[in-house]
Amino acid sequence: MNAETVEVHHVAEGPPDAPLVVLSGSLGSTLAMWEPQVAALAARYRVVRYDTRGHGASPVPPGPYRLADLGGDVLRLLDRLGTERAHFAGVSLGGMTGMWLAAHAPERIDRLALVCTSARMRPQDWAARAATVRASGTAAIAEAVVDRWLTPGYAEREPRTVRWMREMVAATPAEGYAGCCAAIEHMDLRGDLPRVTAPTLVVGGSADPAMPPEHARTIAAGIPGARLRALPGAHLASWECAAALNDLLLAHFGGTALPGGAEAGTETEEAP
Ligand SMILES: O=C(O)CC1=CCC(=O)O1
Repeated sequence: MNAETVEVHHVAEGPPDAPLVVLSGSLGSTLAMWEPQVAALAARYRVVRYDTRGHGASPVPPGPYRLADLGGDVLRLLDRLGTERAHFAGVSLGGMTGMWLAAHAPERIDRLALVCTSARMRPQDWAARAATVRASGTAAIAEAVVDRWLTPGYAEREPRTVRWMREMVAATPAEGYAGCCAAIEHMDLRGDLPRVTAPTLVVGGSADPAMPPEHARTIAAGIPGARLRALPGAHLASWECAAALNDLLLAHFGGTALPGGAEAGTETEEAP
């Protein structure tokens, strides 16, 4: 175990002896971003969601962080839970953590779901975002971040959700946020993808301005046998298209055919 790992804050719901599903969130979010998934998943699984280091109620060690740190925190969480293996779903930064885990600790990951995420992003963007946050705080970027999370129509219909999400981003410690920006800056998971043996579902948001659909296609093309789906949402398709994502996750973790009968590598659009 890496001595640099931290004990992340987590919440566990669902039957204690059911198979475990770990949920890992996006940059700037807390475990509350998984609210739309919990009831559906906890009917069949022990659902463990956690705050990424530097976020929510988890420790905020000095940055920069690396994906290995974020992945190590999850391995420590699994150890604390006394669990050898778990299913894992991650949105965005959470998906990056999931790819790292599946490639570097394959014996710990059962089935993997990667939502609105990327194997490689433009490093200079993340160095710049970390600098902004260190200079001006997370409140300075909260509005722009949430503009990418939701489609404009949904945001217009749900102003309270928009306000709550902005507050969540703005409440994220600058050091924690910037530390995670560095993990993305230095990330290149493309070479790891062929080593992933966990059955994998890749879900992109067809209106995701942060990680447009080609990011999902690259991941699905790199992971042997991965199944690819698109949802008509922006970066937080897990929120806006929750019912469709929940159906996909339940089918994937249950090892059954995906709704709509997609084959490996097939991309079909789900209803929101
Ligand atoms: O904040 C963004 O622009 C999108 C994003 C990248 C990693 C993550 O978790 O969210």
